[in-house]
Amino acid sequence: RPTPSGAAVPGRLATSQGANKGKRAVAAQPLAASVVTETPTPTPAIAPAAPPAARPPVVDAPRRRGGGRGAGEHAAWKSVRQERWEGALELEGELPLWLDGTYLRNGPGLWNLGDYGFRHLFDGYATLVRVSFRNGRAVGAHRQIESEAYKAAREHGKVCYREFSEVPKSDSFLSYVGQLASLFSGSSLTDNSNTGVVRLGDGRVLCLTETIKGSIVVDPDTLDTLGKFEYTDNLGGLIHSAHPIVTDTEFWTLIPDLIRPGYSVVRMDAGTNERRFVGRVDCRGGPAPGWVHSFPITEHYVVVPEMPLRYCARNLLRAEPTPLYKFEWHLESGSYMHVMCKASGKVVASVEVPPYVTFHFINAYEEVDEDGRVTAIVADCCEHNANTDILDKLRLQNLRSFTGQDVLPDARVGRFRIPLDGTPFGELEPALDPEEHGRGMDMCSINPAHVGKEYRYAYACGAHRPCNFPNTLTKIDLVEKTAKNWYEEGAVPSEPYFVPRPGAVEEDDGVAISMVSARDGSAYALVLDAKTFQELARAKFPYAMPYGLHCCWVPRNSNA
Ligand SMILES: CC(=O)/C=C/C=C(C)/C=C/C1=C(C)CCCC1(C)C
Ligand SMILES: CC(/C=C/C=O)=C\C=C\C=O
Ligand SMILES: [Fe+2]
Repeated sequence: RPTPSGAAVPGRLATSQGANKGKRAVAAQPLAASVVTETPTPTPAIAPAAPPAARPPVVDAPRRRGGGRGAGEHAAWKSVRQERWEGALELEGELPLWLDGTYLRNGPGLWNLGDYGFRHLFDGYATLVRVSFRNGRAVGAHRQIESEAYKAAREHGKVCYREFSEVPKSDSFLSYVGQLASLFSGSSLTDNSNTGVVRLGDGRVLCLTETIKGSIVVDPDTLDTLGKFEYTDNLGGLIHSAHPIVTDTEFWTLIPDLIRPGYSVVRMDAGTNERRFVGRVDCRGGPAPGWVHSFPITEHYVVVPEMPLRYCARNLLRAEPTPLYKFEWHLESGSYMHVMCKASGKVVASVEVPPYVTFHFINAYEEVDEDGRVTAIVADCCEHNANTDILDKLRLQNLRSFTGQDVLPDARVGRFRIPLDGTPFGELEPALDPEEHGRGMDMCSINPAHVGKEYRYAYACGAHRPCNFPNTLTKIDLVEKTAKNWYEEGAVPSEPYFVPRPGAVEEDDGVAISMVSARDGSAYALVLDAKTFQELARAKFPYAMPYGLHCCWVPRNSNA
């Protein structure tokens, strides 16, 4: 296979010229006193509850099942070694002086209870990572989110709530019946908010997962869990999209209806806790709504995807996971894209599209004709070629057993075109040749000023093959249809999160920040110049950091 232009090549910087030029090692500043210091004494992954002051740091012990911190396994898939830490980070390279604020990254960083290992990447208890930048220096921290699910697991040493694939083991038939009853009320569902972290327009920082009860407010400075985000409306629902669209003034999300297949589109004003019903989309296929991990919006419309990977109420009730966990593949049900007018709540288009599988929409925008009339919606996503295998590839056993085989399924930037003229079909095509990014594509970000609007650049994780997981960072140019790639051998980078330079005019004027779990067991926050995609600096944690998912940026004094 020919090497695509701009494709990743081994070495620290794939497309670098004079990559190390200007790099200075700022090792001088010793690590500041940790909030919780490390201990050499191994304790179980989750120790029984102790008074907060006396609680020992959490360290993994070898386990009977599920793999773990054993030699040979990549640090990205090992549980975080203690509950919390804070300290100055050793710097290599130069941070832009304008970079003034806090990068937060959420993710499932703890996959063990004592020697019991979880099954799936998405099961882990939430670990929040912080890197605060100021005056060219960086301070790092991480801390477990104190969800009810995490606290109960720590107290009882076992899974007590229904996670993505793990369910509490019932001791008796009666307790199983009790669990089923509690499932309908939602009380047995997890609140382990291990997926996203968003800064609301009013400054509150929220960690999220797919269960509504897993909306948890955190302090971005201390990483303290401040409590549940209580929705004060009576819209109900047990699950929602893991990725609301958040702007300075609003919060949009989707609430799937598993009983009468469809979705409620809801909106919440910044500064309130009250979601308001905007409209409903009825599913066109069955038997249940398609999984809506995310969705996009445009300036005037909300795009509601209905993919053949659908929620499955029966699988929710099962004690053991099915191959597709809480979901089912219904190719026969068709695949659709719906468009709702934000102002009226009316569905203005509902088209059938080719089958697709996506976790993450990248963005959407309105296509207008020369008279300024909106003729179509363009919506881009990280699309897994309508193949659900990716869910299985994210089982920890698969992630931990890379043998050099190229087993990561192909993915692409899937571009939907949804006509608004009543045509019953929409299009789905790759937005660029997937070889540009090694046929890996997920965990994306864009310049937030372009959300819902025309845009040119997306940042994501791509692939340098052979691999079993996305292992590059890629900057996609949707106009030139090219990609610039960053690759370092053995590194597992998380979502490259775009942070704009204050006052920037150009779309790619800023940096992309990614937390990287390196092969040697170290971890660092990598700061790339978003324009050139060259490394500016890396801020090194003094210990390994597991893989994590989504991020947000809290500018300094943003609440002042
Ligand atoms: C991390 C990620 O991308 C997805 C996480 C998804 C989760 C935690 C889903 C959890 C669920 C339950 C605990 C029960 C209800 C169904 C479902 C939304 C899959
Ligand atoms: C990490 C991931 C997919 C990688 C595949 O290429 C998906 C994560 C989804 C949750 O946020
Ligand atoms: Fe996600």
